[in-house]
Amino acid sequence: MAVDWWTTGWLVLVALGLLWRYLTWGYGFWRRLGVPHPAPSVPFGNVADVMLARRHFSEVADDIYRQMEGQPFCGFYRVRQPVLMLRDPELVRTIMIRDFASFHDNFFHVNEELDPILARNPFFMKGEPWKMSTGGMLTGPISFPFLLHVAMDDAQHTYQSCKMMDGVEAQRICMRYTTDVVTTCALGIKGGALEDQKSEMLEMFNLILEPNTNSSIRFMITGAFPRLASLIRLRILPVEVHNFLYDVVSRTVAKRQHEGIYRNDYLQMLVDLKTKGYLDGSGQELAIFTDLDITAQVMTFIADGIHTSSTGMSYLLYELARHPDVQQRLRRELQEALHKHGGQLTYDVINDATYLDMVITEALRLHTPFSPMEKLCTAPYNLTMPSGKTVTIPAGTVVILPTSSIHTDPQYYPNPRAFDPERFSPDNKDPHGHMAFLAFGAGPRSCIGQRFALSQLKMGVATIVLHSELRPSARTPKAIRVNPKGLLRLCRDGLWLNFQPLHH
Ligand code: HEM
Repeated sequence: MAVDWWTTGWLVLVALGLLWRYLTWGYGFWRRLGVPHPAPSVPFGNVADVMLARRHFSEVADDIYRQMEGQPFCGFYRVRQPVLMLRDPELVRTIMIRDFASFHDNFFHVNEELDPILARNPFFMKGEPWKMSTGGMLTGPISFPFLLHVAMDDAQHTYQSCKMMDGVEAQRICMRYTTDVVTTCALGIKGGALEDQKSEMLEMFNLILEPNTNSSIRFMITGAFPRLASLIRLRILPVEVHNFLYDVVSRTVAKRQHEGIYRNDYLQMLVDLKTKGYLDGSGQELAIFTDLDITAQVMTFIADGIHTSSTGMSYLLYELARHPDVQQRLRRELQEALHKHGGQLTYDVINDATYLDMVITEALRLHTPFSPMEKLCTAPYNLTMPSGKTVTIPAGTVVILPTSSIHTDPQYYPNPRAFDPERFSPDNKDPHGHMAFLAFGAGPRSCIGQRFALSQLKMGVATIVLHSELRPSARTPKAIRVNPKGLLRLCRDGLWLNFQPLHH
């Protein structure tokens, strides 16, 4: 059959035109609304480096944040999806607190049928189910003396392993520490992460928590193309992790129920809930509380509690190694508090350590573990431009809160790249700095593990600083490059430090 080159040429041109139309479809969204935005390019909009796994989303968002200086908000495109970025911390707080009713959902999408454990995590829940969720229980049952006991034990192990090695990777040490604290508090069983570096528990958590190409692709597809993800039945939690967790939890629950074992931990509270159908003192009855619900609660603790805290803790150790004066002052404060309270590292010692509070807050500001936050606008919302013009953001728009960019904006934190705990001293009344601190979010959906996180961070850091001196090693990075894979802002090159045992 003779080839009609003329017709073929036209068909190719039409196909290319349609493809171009598809790829650029929607790129007029911000222009039509009159919202300032950087020019998008085909095919990735403004996030090519994220899609090609060259940079972390927070770094690309930071470029846009700086490019749009002077604007309280701006738009950009994630591939073809229009995304609104709020640049003004006051506006951020307004939508997280006062106008929460229009922004109560996080953007991330999880398919309940495919990922029943993750779908029960309050972070991924939306609308009514979120309001009815039992996530608030997380902070309830953990008594400080119990945490203290575990943390002391584990921090001692951390110290021992540090003593044995010259130059250790702080992210790994801290991850093993928080894994042990969290698994002991959540499940009442030791993960053995510190003692046995190949603990099965740690390996399983690494499959979901460690940045890797597999999980970042799963997250990216479910985030950017939720319908496609459902169509190809893409799950976020690997099936082996689901089975492992479900198996560990249901076996432990059965053992406790059959043998009448009682422990003062989070799992016990969940077992009681399953047995009685209500939570003491809550006056609230639960319909059905299954082993899957219990696994999901435990998983929430693990997924949201281990890596966030270990990331914050490792960056703090890194800054202490680079700032011997700050480290020395912190050690002196802790030694004095120890002396005052009879030589035992207790809740009172930690409570008396104001400077410890300041250094932790400063580390979380400078190296915010989780950023940006992503919310969904659930009802049309009016925003006012600097010109006085009002624009209406339609329901369904994704809204980005670039916490790490706000935290390093000289407008709110002068000399923002410097590690300076004085910013958070009780005498420092700088209204901008404190208002702009958003490491745990704000409002009804802020981090429910904040108290727990700070407690485990304080115990871990205090024990290390009291027993060893932190110093930079030849491999300590001078500047931080964020690992492009994964949700959290981990250091790509590793936080290598030396731990020198102190002789008392
Ligand atoms: C330094 C450690 C931590 C940091 C920096 C951190 C940060 C955050 C942030 C920024 C959010 C989102 C807030 C928002 O959207 O407004 C969040 C939510 C959450 N965090 Fe944390 N977190 C930490 C530790 C923990 C721990 C230890 C747990 C559990 C034990 C936990 C459990 C949660 C949960 C369940 C949510 C979802 C709350 C909801 O949407 O209702 N976090 N966290």
